Amino acid sequence: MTDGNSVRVVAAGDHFVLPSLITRAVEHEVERADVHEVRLGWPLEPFGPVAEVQEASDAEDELIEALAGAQVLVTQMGPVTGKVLAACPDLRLVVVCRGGPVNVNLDAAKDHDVRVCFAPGRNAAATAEFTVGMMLAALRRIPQAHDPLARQGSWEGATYYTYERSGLELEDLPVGLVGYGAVGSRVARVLCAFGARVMVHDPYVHGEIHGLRVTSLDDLLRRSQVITLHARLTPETRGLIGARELGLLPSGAVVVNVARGPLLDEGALCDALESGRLSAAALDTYEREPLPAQSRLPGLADRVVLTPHLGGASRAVAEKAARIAAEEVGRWVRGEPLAHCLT
Ligand SMILES: NC(=O)c1ccc[n+]([C@@H]2O[C@H](COP(=O)([O-])OP(=O)(O)OC[C@H]3O[C@@H](n4cnc5c(N)ncnc54)[C@H](O)[C@@H]3O)[C@@H](O)[C@H]2O)c1
Ligand SMILES: O=C(O)[C@H](O)COP(=O)(O)O
Repeated sequence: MTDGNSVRVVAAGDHFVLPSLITRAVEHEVERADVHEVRLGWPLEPFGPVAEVQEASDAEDELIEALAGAQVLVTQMGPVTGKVLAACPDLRLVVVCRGGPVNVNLDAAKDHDVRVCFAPGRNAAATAEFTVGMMLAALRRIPQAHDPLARQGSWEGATYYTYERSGLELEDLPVGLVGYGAVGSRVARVLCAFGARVMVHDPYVHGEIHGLRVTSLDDLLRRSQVITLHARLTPETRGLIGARELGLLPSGAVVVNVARGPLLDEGALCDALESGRLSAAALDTYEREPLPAQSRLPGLADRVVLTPHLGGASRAVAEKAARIAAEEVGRWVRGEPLAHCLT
């Protein structure tokens, strides 16, 4: 909470959650009409605190310079290091426009009595929509059909208009979701609308959810023609889907991973695609990012749909992130409990 009538905020630069979005959202939130008492008479002047927002680069030295005298930093990707925290004694609140404040040195923040907040849930809808798009692309081989026509004008309809090469439809297809959190539950809803037979494995979700079958991982793998991964990456889930698990899938199954690369053993996946045991994979996330030059995946272009970790990127996500961050700044300014705070 600020003592004076104005709070100095630095909106640190990023190409996605633009500083200008943060500035607008913070000004709007801090100077909210319902927070202000308005003096009678003319001109109307805000009575409550005013946000002075400065946009800055998130390069360490420039950030330190911009933070001189500032109480609040809103940032997305830039590292908030021990050096930054030590050099900015006025700083009291850092809000990270991400699912977790992974770019903040939390120990240093605690040492310097700085609260650290983040913005969960901002990209669940974007990621769920993207997942379903990837699934449809893999099931109907859309990129493989698109490439020759769009790049060379080559009409290869006959290639895919055969029984063997034609794709699968979601209606009536058994689809297994590994993880039923913010993204997984949204994917389930959309798949149900397509008429897919959706099953869920999530050890932290029990009983029946929305009429869906909740089952063990092995049972889900044996029954699913498509699996889609939506667990968080934790020590428990690292390598969750390896050669043994892929071997439980029915022949010709499809694997979708728009969650985190290390959930899945990429080598085992490539083996299964090369042998023809799996018919396709749609991946947005990888064991190593960017994809290393020696990766086998691009060599499997006929069977894979690959995107460079884009699932959580939509314009609405950037706008929601700025809004969630600004709401946290507003709570702090008003001395209310913070909603998503780790320190
Ligand atoms: N590709 C992208 O750009 C992108 C964007 C957003 C999120 N993600 C990733 O998508 C995943 C889901 O995100 P979310 O926001 O839904 O997370 P979330 O925390 O809301 O949900 C994760 C779910 O995984 C479950 N889980 C934990 N251990 C499990 C296990 N052993 N087996 C199965 N389920 C398990 C949890 O109970 C929880 O319900 C995360 O890995 C996240 O990092 C990727
Ligand atoms: O993959 C994701 O979760 C997002 O694209 C970015 O991750 P973040 O929530 O850690 O910013």
